[in-house]
Amino acid sequence: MPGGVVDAAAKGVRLERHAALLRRAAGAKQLVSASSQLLFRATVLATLALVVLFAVHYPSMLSRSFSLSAAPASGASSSRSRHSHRSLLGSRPASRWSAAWEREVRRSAAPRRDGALSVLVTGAAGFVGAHCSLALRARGDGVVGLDNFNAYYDPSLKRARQRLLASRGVAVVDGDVNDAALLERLLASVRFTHVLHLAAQAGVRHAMRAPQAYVASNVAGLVALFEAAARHADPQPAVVWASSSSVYGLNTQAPFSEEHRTDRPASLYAATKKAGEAIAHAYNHIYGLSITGLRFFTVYGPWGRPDMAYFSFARSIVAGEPVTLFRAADGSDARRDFTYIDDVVRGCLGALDTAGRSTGSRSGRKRGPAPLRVYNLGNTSPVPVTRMVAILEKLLGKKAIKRVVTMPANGDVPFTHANVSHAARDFGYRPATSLEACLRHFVDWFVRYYKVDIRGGNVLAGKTAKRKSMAMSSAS
Ligand SMILES: O=C(O)[C@H]1O[C@H](OP(=O)(O)OP(=O)(O)OC[C@H]2O[C@@H](n3ccc(=O)[nH]c3=O)[C@H](O)[C@@H]2O)[C@H](O)[C@@H](O)[C@@H]1O
Repeated sequence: MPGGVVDAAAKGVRLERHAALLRRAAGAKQLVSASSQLLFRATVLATLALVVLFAVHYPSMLSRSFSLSAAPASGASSSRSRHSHRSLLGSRPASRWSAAWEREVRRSAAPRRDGALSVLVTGAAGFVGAHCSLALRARGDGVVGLDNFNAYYDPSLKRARQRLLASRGVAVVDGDVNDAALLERLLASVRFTHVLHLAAQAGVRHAMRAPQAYVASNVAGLVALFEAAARHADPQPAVVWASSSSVYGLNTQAPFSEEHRTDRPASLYAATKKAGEAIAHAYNHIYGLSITGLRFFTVYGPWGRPDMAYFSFARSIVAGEPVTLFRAADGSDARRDFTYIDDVVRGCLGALDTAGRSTGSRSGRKRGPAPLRVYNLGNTSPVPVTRMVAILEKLLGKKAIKRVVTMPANGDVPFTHANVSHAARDFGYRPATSLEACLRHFVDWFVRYYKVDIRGGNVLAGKTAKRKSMAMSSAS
């Protein structure tokens, strides 16, 4: 064969071999791709099967990671949330509350001695709520707190109170009293003997700026609480709740007695508290709920409310800012029956201890009349607001810059003065404190908490004090 022909034939054979090789490689590639697709599908199916199995066996773990949070607060959003927490199968609703949440609530509610109470304290991260929770816990009662941590005043102070309570073993659930599902759940989880209902929209003058907040908390919230206690708890707890000295409104008889008129409130705040007392009457009458209303008189002390005058004045004095003093229309100084927190705590615990039983049942039938009570918790010795400022000046070692104005028509009343004989008779309430001695306790706490440095009569506000005090509400 001529050389060129031989070369061409050899080339043809090589090309054919190469083509065959390429065909084999393509076949193998197809095989690999088909099997990897199969593997991928099998993995997806297996994962789905695992998720379904997990959802069936551990629905609560899918609903919420552990926290005592019970948000959302409103009824509408809470029912939305309940639906969104169904298990993946959709065959049974998953709980909004995990098993760990429930365990923590039960642990906190457990009494530590025979005959002790188990108390749900609403507004537990508030001023009076935090103090009462600590006192109940200290004597061995079980306590669960509930608070919505709203921003009416610096929520970081409420969080600090919550940390203090946690350090003493009291859990505070993050939630709102208007969240009916949450209240029902709490009352289903624990057989509370008592509810101390202190959650409210406080502040007399602020009511002109945010009227609806007062209706939502002090009227709707109170109804939600009474509904839950009367119709969703078995047995029904006794309820002790915070009314206010402001219900005396334009009453001029002094000292204020529970028998005096309370049908002339001077502010919307007072009107919502008065409405609460009427609502309490209805729930006691229909459902046999034991209800005690406590009319607090301008409560002050450590861990207090930054919107109240004694607290905001201390802040202003430290910051070198003016304080505005309201003078009654007749030219006299406004006076308040300032009541120290320890006395109020003793009054609250006395009211809980003597509340008597509710007589109703979940079915709505009552077995007889239940106690319905109302008490003043005041100090019985009114002090001019100007005197309160003078005491603060002395304790802080710095003069206030005073601006005196005639009391604006904003719901304020010129004086309060409590007659506490009913509370003394029924649970031995005897306030025994002077404003001078006890404002000292407040100032001691205030300078520590805000790191205010008082030296040689001078007030040196440190960085922390400035930052924190700027965050305080100026609602007064
Ligand atoms: O006892 C009560 O029923 C009420 O006590 C306080 O209300 P109030 O007595 O008005 O307490 P502050 O806001 O601390 O005012 C105390 C006094 O300081 C006066 N004041 C307040 C603010 C201000 O800038 N200047 C001023 O002179 C007021 O007129 C009042 O006489 C609480 O804020 C209410 O939540 C509570 O229900």
